[in-house]
Amino acid sequence: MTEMRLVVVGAAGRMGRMLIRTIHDMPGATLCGAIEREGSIALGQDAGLLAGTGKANVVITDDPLPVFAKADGVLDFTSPDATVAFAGLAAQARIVHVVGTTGLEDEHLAALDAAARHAVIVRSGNMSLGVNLLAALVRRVARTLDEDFDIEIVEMHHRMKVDAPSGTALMLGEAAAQGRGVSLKDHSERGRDGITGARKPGAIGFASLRGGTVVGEHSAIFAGPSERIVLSHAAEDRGIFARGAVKAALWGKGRKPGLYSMADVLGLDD
Ligand SMILES: NC(=O)C1=CN([C@@H]2O[C@H](COP(=O)(O)OP(=O)(O)OC[C@H]3O[C@@H](n4cnc5c(N)ncnc54)[C@H](OP(=O)(O)O)[C@@H]3O)[C@@H](O)[C@H]2O)C=CC1
Ligand SMILES: O=C(O)C1=N[C@H](C(=O)O)C[C@H](O)C1
Repeated sequence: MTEMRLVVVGAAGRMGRMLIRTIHDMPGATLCGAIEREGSIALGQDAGLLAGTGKANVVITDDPLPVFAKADGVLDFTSPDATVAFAGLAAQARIVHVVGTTGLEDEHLAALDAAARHAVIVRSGNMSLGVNLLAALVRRVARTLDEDFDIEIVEMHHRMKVDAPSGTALMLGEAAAQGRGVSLKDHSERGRDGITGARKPGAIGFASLRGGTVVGEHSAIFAGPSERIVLSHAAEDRGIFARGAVKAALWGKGRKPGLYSMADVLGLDD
């Protein structure tokens, strides 16, 4: 069987380099392109040498269109505006677009919905098996417990992370809201500071910590009268996200256009 040809955008980033190493190590996929933004010092370098896998004969460029035209899929862990631009190009080229970028606002999500009419998009705030299982567990527990149990989502990430709450925290909050049969938008409590008043019944709270080199830690806390359930996940290596992303690309090849999630890829929807 021919290998799936993948492009990594944001190739010099933390996830970009990890994706290049993962494609190198995983069967079924091959690196055919690497993109960085205009002006990046990585332009012109060999992607494999940059990521530490040895020469890949793939030169990092800032011109995605000709690269996408020769690819089957693109792995995108960049920034919200860049992801929207890449979605347009991926749809034009009819290739699978795996989106790991977080911090997407409603306008970015609407643009991805539009692009998914023409191409397969797999998007998840967390591509790891463990976190997607955790989300299913959170949904399940939230379905059982009533508003006597306050739900709080706590996350910690490295000092370089630019968005909060994390994409994963929002995903877990969404799972909790689904379990409760409510909309997250109407129940979320973020950024508490000062005299906030007592907690609203039924609120889903978020707290974000930043520091050091923490890859990603998430807990969903169900705090009830005299007892507390805590469901947690700790990411120890970015390889878990990268392996999930390559798996998503392989899964998406040949599927009909649409917006899919990691739960679809992993068969976790209940
Ligand atoms: N869903 C998941 O499982 C995971 C999601 N993430 C998310 O992935 C994203 C990236 O994370 P991380 O790798 O740590 O961040 P980095 O900042 O290390 O990497 C992002 C890379 O994308 C580049 N980039 C930005 N805009 C463009 C553009 N227009 N064209 C080409 N390249 C561009 C950046 O370049 P420059 O530095 O010049 O801006 C940078 O090299 C974040 O949103 C993060 O939350 C991270 C881990 C797992
Ligand atoms: O920026 C990161 O590093 C991560 N981002 C994702 C998120 O926002 O949840 C996934 C993971 O936690 C690492």
